[in-house]
Amino acid sequence: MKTRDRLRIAMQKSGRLTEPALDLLKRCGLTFRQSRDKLFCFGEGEPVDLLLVRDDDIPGLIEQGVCDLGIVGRNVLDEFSLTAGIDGAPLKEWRPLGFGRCRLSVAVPQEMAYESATSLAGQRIATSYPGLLGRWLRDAGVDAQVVTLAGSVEIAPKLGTADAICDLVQSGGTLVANQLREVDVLLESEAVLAGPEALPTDERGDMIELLLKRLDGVIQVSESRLLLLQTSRSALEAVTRLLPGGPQPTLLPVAGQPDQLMLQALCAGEVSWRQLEEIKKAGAREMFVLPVEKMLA
Ligand SMILES: Nc1ncnc2c1ncn2[C@@H]1O[C@H](COP(=O)(O)OP(=O)(O)OP(=O)(O)O)[C@@H](O)[C@H]1O
Ligand SMILES: O=P(O)(O)OC[C@H]1O[C@H](OP(=O)(O)OP(=O)(O)O)[C@H](O)[C@@H]1O
Ligand SMILES: [Mg+2]
Repeated sequence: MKTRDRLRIAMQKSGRLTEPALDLLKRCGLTFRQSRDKLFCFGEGEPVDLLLVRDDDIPGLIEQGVCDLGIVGRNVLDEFSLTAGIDGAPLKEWRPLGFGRCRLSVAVPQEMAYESATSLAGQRIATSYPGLLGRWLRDAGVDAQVVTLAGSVEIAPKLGTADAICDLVQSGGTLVANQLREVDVLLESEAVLAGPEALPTDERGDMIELLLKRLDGVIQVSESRLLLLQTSRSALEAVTRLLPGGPQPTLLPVAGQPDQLMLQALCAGEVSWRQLEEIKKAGAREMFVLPVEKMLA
C-alpha cells in the first residue's frame, strides 16, 4: 500500500462516541474541515485527517493500514481481536479515553436461578459479542450455546430464542425494561485510542507521539482541579492533611495578615462538597475549586 504522510484516525460517524471523540481531539489542538459527504474530514492545522465510519469497521481499518489509529469502544476492539482479527497483526489499546463507559454483562430473566457461570451450562445465550462471551465461557469451563444476534439482544429470552443474554449495560434501564437481571460482568468498557502494536516509524510516528503526549495532558487536566483556600498558620497542618492527593501544595503569604496563608493545591480528581466541608471545619476559608484547562509539566 502507498505510504501516506498524513496521519489518519478512524472514528464513529454518528453515535455515542462521535461528539466526545471530536471534543477530545479538539482539546488536543486538532480541528477539521468537514467534507460535504462527511466521511472524510481534512485536518486544518496538523497533518491529521479523520475517517468517519461505523464503529464496528474501525479495528479492521486499522489492521488493514487504511487508518493509523481509531477511537472505538474496548468492547468492539477486543471482540475484533478475538474473532475477525485473530490472524492479523495485533492491535493495541494505546490509551483509555474516559468516555463511552459501559460494561459487557450476562443477564438472565428475573425468575431464573443463577449462582455462577456454571448455571449457564447447556443454555442458549444471545449476544453480539460471541468472541468475548466464548472466551469467558471457556475460561469458566462452561459448555453453553452462543446465539449471535446483530442487535436487540435483550428481547431474545422473551421471544424464546435464548435463555440468557450477554450485552452492553450502562444505566441498566434496558435490562429492567425487559425483565432481565444482570448477573456477571465480562468486561468494563470505555472508548480507547486503538492502533497497531508497532507504530509507523516515519513522520506519522512522530505525529502519533505528539498526539499521545497531548492526550495524556488533556486527560490528566480533565480530571484535575486546582484548589485555592486561605488558612491560618496554626490550622495549616490539619488542613493539609485533608487535601485530596497530588503534589505538595504551594503556600503564599497574605498581604497585611502575617498569620494567614493562601494555599494552592493541584488535586488529581474531583473535590466533593463533603471534602470541602471537612477542610473548612479544619480551619480553611475562602475556598475555590477551579477546573484546569491546560497543563505542561
Ligand atoms: N448505553 C451505553 N452507554 C454508554 N456507552 C455505550 C452504551 N452503549 C454502548 N456504548 C459504547 O458506545 C459505543 C458506540 O455505541 P453506539 O450505540 O453508538 O454504537 P452502534 O449502534 O454500534 O453504532 P454504529 O452505527 O457506529 O455501528 C459502544 O461500542 C460502546 O463502547
Ligand atoms: O443500560 P442502558 O443504559 O439501558 O444501556 C444499554 C443499552 O444501550 C445500548 O443500546 P442502544 O441504546 O445503543 O441501542 P442499539 O443497540 O439498538 O443501538 C446497548 O446495546 C444496550 O441495549
Ligand atoms: Mg456498531
